[in-house]
Amino acid sequence: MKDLTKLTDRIFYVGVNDRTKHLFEGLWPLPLGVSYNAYLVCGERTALVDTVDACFTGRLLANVRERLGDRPLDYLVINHMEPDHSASIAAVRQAYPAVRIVGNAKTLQMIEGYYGIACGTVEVKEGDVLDLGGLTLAFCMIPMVHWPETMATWCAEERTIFSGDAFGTFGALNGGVTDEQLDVEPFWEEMRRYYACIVGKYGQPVQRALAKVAPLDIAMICSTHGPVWRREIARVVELYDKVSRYEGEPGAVIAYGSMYGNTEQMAETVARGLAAAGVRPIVVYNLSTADVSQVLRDIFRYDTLVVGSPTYNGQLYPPVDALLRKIAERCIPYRRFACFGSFTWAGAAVRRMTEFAEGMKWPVVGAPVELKQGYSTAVEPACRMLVDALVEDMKR
Ligand SMILES: Cc1cc2nc3c(=O)[nH]c(=O)nc-3n(C[C@H](O)[C@H](O)[C@H](O)COP(=O)(O)O)c2cc1C
Repeated sequence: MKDLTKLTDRIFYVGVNDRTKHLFEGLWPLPLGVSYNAYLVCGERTALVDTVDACFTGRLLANVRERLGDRPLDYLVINHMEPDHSASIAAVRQAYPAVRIVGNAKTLQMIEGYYGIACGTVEVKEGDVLDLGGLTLAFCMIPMVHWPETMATWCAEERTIFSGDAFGTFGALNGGVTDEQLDVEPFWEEMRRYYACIVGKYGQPVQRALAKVAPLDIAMICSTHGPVWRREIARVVELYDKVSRYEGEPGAVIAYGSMYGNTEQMAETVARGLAAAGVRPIVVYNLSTADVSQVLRDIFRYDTLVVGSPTYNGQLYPPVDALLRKIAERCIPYRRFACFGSFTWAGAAVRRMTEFAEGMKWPVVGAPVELKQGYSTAVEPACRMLVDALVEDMKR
């Protein structure tokens, strides 16, 4: 049988799939699972690059043992300290007491703080090279992608970058490991969703990291989540470049909240108007039922966002409020933005959405539509004017 975990003669996949966890970080659904990737690099000396989530420590150690046999593990390189990658550090040290743990100063401080390990470590800085004998590992700091200690590790001889969470995606690895061995189609949407939810706040650090790795002649990207990329490197880098520039492509997201259907009816009217004007694609989300990770994914993807909310206890309807907070946290520099809202006795939703846009420094397109009490055709001219203003702005 072909050995799919042998990536090259000297680099081996020893990661695991997680199809058990429902929510990544306790927040983001995992309908296709997720993989925690770790890699063995074998020169005259051996190095394990990153570890896996605590639930899969045993599997990781078995994978490493199977591959190394009686050989010692000389180094454990830690690119990223988030526990889905670092939680097995202590177990690796227990299994291989002589292993030296390699990380930058921030990483080593975190290893001590999380796992109480302070000895047998090697501190590395930008550009330092670890000689494995016939193979080298060079370290490149990529802070805030997406923790401050994050670094990438470059193996020049194999033209391979171990990129941490950069270029990562949700989705377990179904049989294959590399993009040549897998159906990669489901991963593109999952990569956008992963980026929007996990890394989305850190567009500038991702841009700086991309600039750093640009001169490298990369033959293989070994990220900590998702396929090992070989054939699709250009597409992966292009996608990460695009999303980290917050560049929206033509298309509209309409995200609304509604308890009794009146705000929802306005959302339908606005969506119908945009569709009649030829806007494509249009994605409409009821925020009470939508998976917010998909909403964020599409807000990162498309250039237009229209939000609708009832007034609720003098505030925004809570799911709308929650979405707007998530958008604000991610510092998205620009989206074409319009809004509509409803109330019964004292409206606040439209005012709050307008304040949100001001806070984001997004100009509000058109006059926000504010519905008092029940939906009727009387509100439709205002909705049409909102649509006209959006369509006019799209033409610019
Ligand atoms: C718990 C609750 C709190 C509300 N608070 C306000 C309010 O502070 N001011 C107001 O004018 N209307 C308030 N309303 C009325 C809603 O804004 C109104 O029912 C809603 O805008 C109708 O839109 P919908 O049919 O899309 O749910 C409240 C309704 C509920 C159920």
